[in-house]
Amino acid sequence: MAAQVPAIEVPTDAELLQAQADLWRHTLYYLTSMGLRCAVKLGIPTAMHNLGGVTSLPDLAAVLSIPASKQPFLGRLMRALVTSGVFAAGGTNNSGAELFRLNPLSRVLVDGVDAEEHHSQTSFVLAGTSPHYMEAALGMAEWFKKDVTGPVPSVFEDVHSASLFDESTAALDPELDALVTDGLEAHDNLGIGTIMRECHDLFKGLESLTDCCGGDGKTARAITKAHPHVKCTVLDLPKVIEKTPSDCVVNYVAGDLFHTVPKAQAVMLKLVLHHWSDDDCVKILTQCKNAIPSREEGGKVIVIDIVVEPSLGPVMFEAQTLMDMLMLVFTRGRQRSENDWRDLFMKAGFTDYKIIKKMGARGVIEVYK
Ligand SMILES: C[S@+](CC[C@H](N)C(=O)[O-])C[C@H]1O[C@@H](n2cnc3c(N)ncnc32)[C@H](O)[C@@H]1O
Repeated sequence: MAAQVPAIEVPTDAELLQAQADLWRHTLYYLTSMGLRCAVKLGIPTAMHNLGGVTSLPDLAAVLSIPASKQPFLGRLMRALVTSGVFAAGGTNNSGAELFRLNPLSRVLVDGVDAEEHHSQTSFVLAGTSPHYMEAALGMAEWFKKDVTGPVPSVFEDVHSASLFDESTAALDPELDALVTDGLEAHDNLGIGTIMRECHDLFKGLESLTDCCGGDGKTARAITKAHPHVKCTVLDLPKVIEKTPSDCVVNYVAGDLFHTVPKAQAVMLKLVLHHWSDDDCVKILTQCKNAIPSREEGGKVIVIDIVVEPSLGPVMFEAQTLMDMLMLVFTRGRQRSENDWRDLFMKAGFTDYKIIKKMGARGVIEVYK
């Protein structure tokens, strides 16, 4: 006998209209991403900054050299980007023309400003909305249907036969590779000031620290500047360390964190583990554990990464789950909840951990052996 198909619940008229509007939103959200990409490509945030951070549409169109035939369309793009929170509405000027303002989000998309705490995030936007990223995301359904034995490749690897962050990305598309590298660096630098201000105690009394995957040493130099007593070592791959000019402040070590981590009182993994699978994280954490002394001697591993948590509210939680989807499609890693972190720490042989600070979507965790 054929299984009975359950009857479908018929929504009310109000529910149906809401469902349709919601469906428009969810189906068309990619146009928000593409509108953001378009704004970055046109240089809208930088032009607004040069205009004093607030502008009317005609002034904006003039500095961007947008032809008169396209100006009304620019207004529609700006309205959509104000609605999605990329820019802010700025009231009207004396002639009654609508004004648009930079807000904290669009300010981090201003290029060409040399200020200590300003790290333009345009490469993150351009990489994240690039054709290769879009193509990979379009391959998700096919990827789900394929069974595999052994480590599961990312959707990006499956679609492009290349892994992000290694030489194969450069072979696939050198421009994308440069954007991804720039995007990572900008991403890395964005939060350093906040960490220094909010987590002063993290480095207090520390004698030495190894920053794993510390790139060109910006984070390590910021730590040494604020805490001159901390002797900082940066570990990164030989291809990165070879290009890093040496300084007298930080010690640079070329190596692979899966094989050895330079010994120090504390080892830091800032925005590292979310790129790796659970099995790889256990290997990395085991190396870190071998590099530090006991808790009584001040030994700790400092993990700075997203801690997925619905209680942060729907907007922050959505940002966290989208960052998890980013990892699903583009890397073999994932974003983790506190329970996931605890499991990893225990599997790597640590005895205890403490989330010492929550900063936006991220947490700062101390892990002890
Ligand atoms: C996403 S991590 C950067 C994390 C950085 N600490 C931050 O705060 O954004 C990227 C860095 O990890 C380095 N890296 C990747 N695999 C590595 C490995 N096996 N050993 C050491 N460094 C590695 C890369 O060379 C790159 O500089």
